[in-house]
Amino acid sequence: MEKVCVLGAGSWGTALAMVLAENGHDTLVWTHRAEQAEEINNLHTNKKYLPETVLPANLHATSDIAKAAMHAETIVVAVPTKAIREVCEKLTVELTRKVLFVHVSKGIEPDSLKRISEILAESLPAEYVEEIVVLSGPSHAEEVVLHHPTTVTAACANIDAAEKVQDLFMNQFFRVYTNEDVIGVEIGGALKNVIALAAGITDGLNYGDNAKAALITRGLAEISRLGVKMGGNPFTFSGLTGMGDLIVTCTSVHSRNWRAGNLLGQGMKLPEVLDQMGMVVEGVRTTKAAYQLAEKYGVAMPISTELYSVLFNDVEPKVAVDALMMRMKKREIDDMKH
Ligand SMILES: NC(=O)C1=CN([C@@H]2O[C@H](COP(=O)(O)OP(=O)(O)OC[C@H]3O[C@@H](n4cnc5c(N)ncnc54)[C@H](OP(=O)(O)O)[C@@H]3O)[C@@H](O)[C@H]2O)C=CC1
Ligand SMILES: O=C(CO)COP(=O)(O)O
Repeated sequence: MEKVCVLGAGSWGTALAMVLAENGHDTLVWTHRAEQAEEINNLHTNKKYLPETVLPANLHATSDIAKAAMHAETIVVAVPTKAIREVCEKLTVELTRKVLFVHVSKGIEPDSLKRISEILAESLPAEYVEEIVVLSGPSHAEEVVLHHPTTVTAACANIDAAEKVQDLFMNQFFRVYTNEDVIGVEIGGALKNVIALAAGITDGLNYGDNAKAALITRGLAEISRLGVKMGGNPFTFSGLTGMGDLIVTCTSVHSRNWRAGNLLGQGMKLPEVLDQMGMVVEGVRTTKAAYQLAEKYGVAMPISTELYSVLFNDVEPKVAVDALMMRMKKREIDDMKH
C-alpha cells in the first residue's frame, strides 16, 4: 500500500483517486474548496463533477495543502494546465521530502509553449522531485468510475518510475502501459483537444461522418508532424496517447472539448460556450499554443490554424471549414513530412 495524494478534485482527479483507493492505496485528494472536501469525507460524493458516483469510504479529502504534502510519497497533479503553476507554488512551501510526481493534465502553456512536465520541473524544487511521470490516454472519467475497461500510458524517460506508476494504477478495468517518450505522449494528449474542438464544430454544422473522419485523420497528421519535429517518437502518435485519445475525444459525448466545439458549430459564441461548460475545456488555450508552436517549428498545422481564427479572430466556423477544403492541392503521404 502506498500513500498517494491527488491534487485537484475535478472529474479526472476524483476518478483517479477512486482507482487508487480501490487499489488499496492510502489516498488523499486535495481540493482548494473546503466544502468539497467535507462533501467527499462525509457524503462520499462529488456532485458537481461526478453526480452519479458514490466514492469509496477509504477515499479521504482535505483542503489543507500542508496535510496533502505531508501525506504523500506520490503526488498526482490533476488540475487544469492554467492552474498548475499556482498549485505548485502553494505545494512547494510545504514539501519536506522527495516525492514521485505524476501528472494527468492535457495542455500546453501558451506563450511559454511549455509542456506540463516542463512546467512542473520549473515550478517544483528539484531536491524534492524523485521523477515526473505523465499518465495519459483515452480515458473519460465518467466511464472510469463505472469500471469500464480503459487503457492508458505512463511515460517517463526513467522507465522504472513509469513502471512504478503502472503498478500503482493498474487493475482489471484500468490497464496501464509504459512508454519512454514523454514529448510524444504530452504532445498527443494536448493537441487531440484542439482537433476534438474542430470535430465538435463540424458535428455542430451537421457535416456528418466523412468530415469527422477527415478531421481525425488529418488532425493526427498535423499532431504527428509537430510532435516529431519537437522530438517525439513517430510511433507514439499511433498509440493510445495519440490516435487512441484523438478517437475518444472526437467521438465521445463525454468530451468537454467536443461538446464545446459542437456548441460553436451551432452558432454559440466562445464566452457563452465556456460559461455553459462549467468544466475545463483545455483545447481553447492549447489552440493558441498550437498556433504558436506551428510558427515556431515551421510546421503546417492547417486545422489548428483555422480553429485559431474561429476562436480568437471571430471567423465563422463554416468559413474556416471552406478554407480548409480549398487549400492548395497536396499529396497525402509526402505531406506528412512537411
Ligand atoms: N475529465 C476527464 O475525463 C479527463 C481529464 N483530463 C485532464 O485532467 C485535467 C483536469 O481535468 P478535469 O478534472 O476533467 O477538470 P475539471 O474541470 O473537471 O476540474 C478541475 C478541478 O481543478 C480545480 N481547480 C481549478 N483551478 C484551480 C486552482 N487554481 N487551484 C486549485 N484547484 C483548481 C477545480 O476546482 P473548482 O471546482 O473550484 O473549479 C476542479 O476541482 C485537464 O488537463 C484534463 O484535460 C485527462 C484525462 C481525462
Ligand atoms: O482527455 C480526455 C479523455 O481522454 C477528456 O477529454 P475532454 O477534456 O474533452 O473531456
